[in-house]
This record gives sequence, C-alpha cells and structure tokens, in this order.
Amino acid sequence: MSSVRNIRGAPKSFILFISASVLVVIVATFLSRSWSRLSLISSHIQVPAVIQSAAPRLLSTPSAPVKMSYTKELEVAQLAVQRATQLTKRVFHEKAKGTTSKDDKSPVTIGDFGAQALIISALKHNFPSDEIVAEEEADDLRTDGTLRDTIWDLVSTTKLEDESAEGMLGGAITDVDAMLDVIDLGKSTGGNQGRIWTIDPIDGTKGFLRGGQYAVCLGLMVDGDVKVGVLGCPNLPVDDAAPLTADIGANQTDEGRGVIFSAVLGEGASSRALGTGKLVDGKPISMRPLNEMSQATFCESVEAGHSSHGDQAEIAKKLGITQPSVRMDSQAKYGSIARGAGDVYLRLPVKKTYQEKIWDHAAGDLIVREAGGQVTDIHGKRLDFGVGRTLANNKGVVAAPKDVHGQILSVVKEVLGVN
Ligand SMILES: Nc1ncnc2c1ncn2[C@@H]1O[C@H](COP(=O)(O)OS(=O)(=O)O)[C@@H](OP(=O)(O)O)[C@H]1O
Ligand SMILES: [Mg+2]
Ligand SMILES: [Mg+2]
Ligand SMILES: [Mg+2]
Repeated sequence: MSSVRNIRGAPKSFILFISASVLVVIVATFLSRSWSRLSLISSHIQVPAVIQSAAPRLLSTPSAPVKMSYTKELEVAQLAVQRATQLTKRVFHEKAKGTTSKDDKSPVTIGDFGAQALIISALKHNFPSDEIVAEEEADDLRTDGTLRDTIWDLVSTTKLEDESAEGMLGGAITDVDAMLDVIDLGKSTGGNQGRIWTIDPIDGTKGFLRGGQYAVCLGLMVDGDVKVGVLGCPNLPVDDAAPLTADIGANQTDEGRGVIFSAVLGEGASSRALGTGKLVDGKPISMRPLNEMSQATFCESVEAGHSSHGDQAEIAKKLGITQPSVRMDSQAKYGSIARGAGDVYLRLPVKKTYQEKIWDHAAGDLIVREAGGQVTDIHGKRLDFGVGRTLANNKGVVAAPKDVHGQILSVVKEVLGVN
C-alpha cells in the first residue's frame, strides 16, 4: 500500500502534528511574554484601589487567592500620620506642653488628643465603616474648656501643605464638638472580626515631653491580623544608616530628622523622610545580618517601669554582648531595628498584671516582621492582636532577626524562668 511521504519519508499526518505543536508553543510563549510585560507596565501605573482589588478576581482562575495590596489604606495612613506629626511638632515647639495625668498616672498632652482627632477624622473620611481602637478619650476635654479650646486651636489650624494630600484626608473637622466626638470614635473593643484600626497618637509621651523619641502609630487589622503598619518618628534621623543613639534631649533641631516607617503584610517594609505635604518616595528597609551575636545592639525602654533593665542586662551578658543597650522611648525601637540601626528589642515584663496595649505594638510588629525579623512574646508566641484592646494572650516582647530569634528567646526564657 502506498502512503503520502515527504522528502525524509515521514508520514504527512506526523509532519502536520509536529507543525501544529510548534505553532501552539510559539503562540503560548508570545501570550505569556505579553502578559508579564503587561503586569510590569501595570505595576508602574497608579490604578484606582477599587480596580486593583477587583482585578485579580476578574483575571485569575476562581481558585487563585485574591491579592489585596491595601494601596489606599497605606497612602491614607501615611498621610494621616504625617499630618498628625505636624501637630505634635507644633506642640513641642510652640505650645506649653502641659500634661494631665490619666487614671494609671501616665501623662497625656494636648498633642496626644490633637493627633488622635486628626488621624481618626482622616480614617472616617476614607473608611467610614471601619472600627477604631485608639488610646485616648475625650472625657476630660468635655469638662475642661481651656484644654478643649487649646486643642481645637491646634487641630483646626494643622493642615498638610499639599492641597490634594489634605483633600485626601477630608480636610478640616467642622467644629469643636465634632472634634470631641471624633476623638471618642476610638473606643472600639477590638477583636478578630472585620477591619479595625489601632492608633497611638503619641507613643512614648514621656519621651515626647523630654524632647526624645516618640512615635505616631497607626495599624490596620483585618480579622485580627495586622495588614498595614505606619510609624511616624519625628526625632529619629532620616538616614537609615545613622548610628543608633539614645534619647536626643530637648535641644535638638529638626534638621535631618523625621522618618516614616511603613509595611503592608507580604509586601516588605520601607522608610521615607517625614514631610509636610505629599509623601516623598520611600525605600525598602531590612534588618541587618547579625554574624556575631556579641556585636548585637539591644534596644530597650527608657522607663524601667515598662521593661526590666536588670533582666535585659543579664540576657545580654549571657549572649556575650558587651555594648550597653540603647534606651529610647516608643515604637521608634521597632523602626530602628527594622532598618538595621539596632538588632534586638526586648520588652521584659515588670508587673505580672500589666497587659500590653495593642496600639503600642501593632505597627511595629508588622514593620519588623516585614523587614526580616521575628516578633514573639517571652514564651515564643506570636503577638495576638485579635483579643481586644490589650495583648491579653501575651507577656512581653522579643523582636530580633529571624535567624537568631530562637537563640535569643531561649536565653530570655532561661533568665526569666519561663517556658
Ligand atoms: N507598666 C507598664 N509596662 C509596660 N508598658 C507600659 C507600662 N505602663 C505604660 N506602658 C506603656 O509604655 C508605652 C511607652 O512605651 P515605651 O516603654 O517603649 O517607652 S518608654 O521608654 O518607657 O518611655 C506607653 O505608651 P504611651 O502612653 O503611648 O506613651 C504605655 O502604653
Ligand atoms: Mg499614654
Ligand atoms: Mg504608647
Ligand atoms: Mg500614647
């Protein structure tokens, strides 16, 4: 029987099959390259948040996970923190920093109330149905007219210099009574359901009063997990490579100081100079590799009542660390180790009954983890932000580069006598 053959004698059907296969491969390669080029281009285009979050759902197969980048949340949070730091800096430079004492005897200033009002108003403008857990409440201001008017004077006159940035935050609060109501929107009980913002308008109030480190802190939790974290640190050097120094004291100038640390879960951490209008460009940050434990720099609280200095010193000694620890107030400690200016932050419980507040740790925890660190309590448990306004399931904090965290934790447990 004769069959149709080509020059090398292969059957025609076989040649057709090979040609079709080659064609399929060429078309597939072309499509996949075009797709990645398209993705690359789209990553440089500012696409509205609503389209960004919907796009993966529309383009991916039904089983693929939906990627949320929290673009709008991050931008609003950074701008809100930036605006709030303008108010706190005005308080420091222009106003008498008179304090009132809270029930736990800790200080609160006009800066704390004012910063909280400005941040909540920006969040409510952009995300009206989100809940908020914030440190301060307006009770004292409702009965003290002078205090209330001083704060209103600051809040009503603090704006970002860039109109579109200020517009994104919704502009000014309408009047003094609205300001009190806005401050009191931060009374959510927290938990592990839905979207909850956590605000510490001035963390390290004692540091703020001394002219030392403090931080304006904002975090977004979704179902108990921190997704976005932002820390504004007006008194830290802008330069990520600047050596870590203790409290800078009351006579500092703002020159070369002021930094915002930010992170989105799964997308890394960054730092940028704290400005007064639009956000300036940020750059990625990461913890520094620690080749020799003896070279590690430890950060700890200034207040011995917040973290045991004695236990910290013993832990450092057992690890062979000779350098004295650097004491600084606030979550500036988290930001400093995240950018490799220090290595380890220990917060060692002083009182059995004290429960850490979620606003003292949410942003810092995410920023350190996104910069390559591990953050746990003294028992090695991840910090659990989903159980209310406090970290009721945790004791203390151990934050360190991922690869040495276990080694440090075992010495912490040994010195504190815990499992
Ligand atoms: N007993 C006790 N133990 C642990 N922590 C406490 C305690 N009392 C208060 N606080 C909280 O400490 C927050 C200040 O953070 P730091 O400890 O990092 O700063 S400091 O160096 O001690 O000033 C501080 O935050 P701010 O009130 O925002 O300044 C408090 O929430
Ligand atoms: Mg406080
Ligand atoms: Mg605080
Ligand atoms: Mg505070």
